[in-house]
Amino acid sequence: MVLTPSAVWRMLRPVSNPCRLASRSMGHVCSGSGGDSGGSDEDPATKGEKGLPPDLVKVGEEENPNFYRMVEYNAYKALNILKPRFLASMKERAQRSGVPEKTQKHRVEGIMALIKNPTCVCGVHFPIKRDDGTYEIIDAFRVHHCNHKIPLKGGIRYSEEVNIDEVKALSALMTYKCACVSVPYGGAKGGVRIDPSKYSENELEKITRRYALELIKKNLVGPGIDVPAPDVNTGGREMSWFVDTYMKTFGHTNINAMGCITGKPIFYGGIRGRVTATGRGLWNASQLFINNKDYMNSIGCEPGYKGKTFCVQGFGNVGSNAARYFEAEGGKCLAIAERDGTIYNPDGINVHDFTEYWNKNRKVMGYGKGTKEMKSSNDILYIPCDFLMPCATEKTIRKTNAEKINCKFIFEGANGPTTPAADKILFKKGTAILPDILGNAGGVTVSYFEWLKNINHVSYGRLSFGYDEENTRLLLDSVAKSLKDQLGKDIKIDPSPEFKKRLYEATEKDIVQAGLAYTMYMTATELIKTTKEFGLQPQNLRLAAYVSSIFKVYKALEEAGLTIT
Ligand SMILES: NC(=O)C1=CN([C@@H]2O[C@H](COP(=O)(O)OP(=O)(O)OC[C@H]3O[C@@H](n4cnc5c(N)ncnc54)[C@H](O)[C@@H]3O)[C@@H](O)[C@H]2O)C=CC1
Ligand SMILES: O=C(O)CCC(=O)C(=O)O
Repeated sequence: MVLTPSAVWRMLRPVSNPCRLASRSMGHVCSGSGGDSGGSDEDPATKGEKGLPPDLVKVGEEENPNFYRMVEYNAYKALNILKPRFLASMKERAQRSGVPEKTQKHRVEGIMALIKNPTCVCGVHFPIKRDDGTYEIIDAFRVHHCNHKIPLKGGIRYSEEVNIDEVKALSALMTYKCACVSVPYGGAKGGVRIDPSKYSENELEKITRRYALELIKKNLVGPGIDVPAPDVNTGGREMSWFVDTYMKTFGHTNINAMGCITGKPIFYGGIRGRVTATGRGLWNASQLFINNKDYMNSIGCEPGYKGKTFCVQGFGNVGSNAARYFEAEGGKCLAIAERDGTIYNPDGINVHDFTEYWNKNRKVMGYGKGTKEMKSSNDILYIPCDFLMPCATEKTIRKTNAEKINCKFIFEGANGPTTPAADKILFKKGTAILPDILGNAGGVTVSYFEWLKNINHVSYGRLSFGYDEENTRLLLDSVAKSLKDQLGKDIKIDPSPEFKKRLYEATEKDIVQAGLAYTMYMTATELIKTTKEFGLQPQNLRLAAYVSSIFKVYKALEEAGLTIT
């Protein structure tokens, strides 16, 4: 039977204490003996900082920290919190295996050091011939962060701001994100340093195909090696060029070649529901918190979306879809920010109507309809609202603007939008933050479904829809017969219109969206459980997410071993 997100949600909604759901977990919830389970006298705002190397402590104070170090700071805080547990588990192993405790300690530290650095950093520089006959050298990167699981996974970004540090940081975020939502991949990321608006379609195709070839030559991509996907300024078109290049070269004998990249168009190996997956996933994850009275009260908020106001920074793939879903739930969009500025209307902006304007004009300025215009994209951060959704780029919320942010809950659609210093300020103000590694994990979750579809060579529901339909009919007949046997009269069992729709009209998209909703709800539930288990404040979801992710990455490495010899 196909479960739609609303069905999953109905299953989950009556549970007032979501922790109870966590007994049914998708991954390994941190548990075990030993270690700090909270109750220490550490300042909750800096929990996990004690014992960090001084240079990382500094990262926690900086206005504009190095992006990679920023991710490392978050990961190391979680490692610090988990270290006593890891040592206790090693001690148990030592007792079983007879390996001395000192060696076990080295092993814990070895694993921690391994998580710290990317396993492979690749920069390529290649020429393309532009339409006007001139030549240009393009800089591009691919980073493999942690290969505790294969393949590795992460999008490809086209932007003038791309640099190796950014790609490294984004690859590390992918490791933690995949672990957070229990998607069995290591983390990777790619970037090409171009402003795509300055190139023709023909030039972009050349760049994409050549970038693909450079990675293929080095054996850095493939369905079982590393599987890229869309990110900023890339989408189905670029994914098609990439997979086509793979299939016509190295992958021409590989039956699974289609699985070398995800985010492909539907008619070229893609999956229904990937385009909207990241924004939809952000909304799915938000539901568990926003509809939970206990949680919302704990951050000084009433539950529910109806009448709540929200603001969105970045109206691309993630932001536009997230805004649409929040509005459909009854939320009121107060403001939208893009590169050219911010528009604001206290009476609300109709997201559907704005989308039509945006699709034609690619700017917020000039939309009119009673909106007030503000020059800077960051002006949106100061508008009082219930929910703020940074969905543009990294480090938009910083030490200098965090104090002026006036919202209850931040939902991170972008990767790395909040610096550690800003995090601490917001924590002290009691603002909850749904962190990127859960908030935008809907994209990689549905990419995972696409990859599974590709390597299984069958679409979701193809084998089961007919069978499920037949089973359900038999079940209804059987219920009718039992009733007749017992009551002695015919009772017509009439499926409700909703049930009939599910039975006869289910599509691949229904399965994908139900799988996405399930993943996000289960992970959100796991994080609430983690906050309680480690004595974290309810709003400290980032630390909970890192603790939960790093526990899983660590456990995989611990089981597998670290070195070949
Ligand atoms: N596309 C996906 O499936 C996923 C994307 N993400 C992250 O979400 C963020 C957005 O990605 P997409 O929506 O895919 O990219 P996109 O290219 O579709 O949209 C990004 C939008 O943000 C705008 N923007 C850029 N800088 C801005 C600024 N300073 N202020 C306001 N607007 C600005 C751009 O003009 C563009 O409209 C990125 O951080 C990306 O890494 C994360 C997970 C998956
Ligand atoms: O869909 C994917 O595989 C990765 C998307 C991505 O780049 C991200 O989550 O940041």
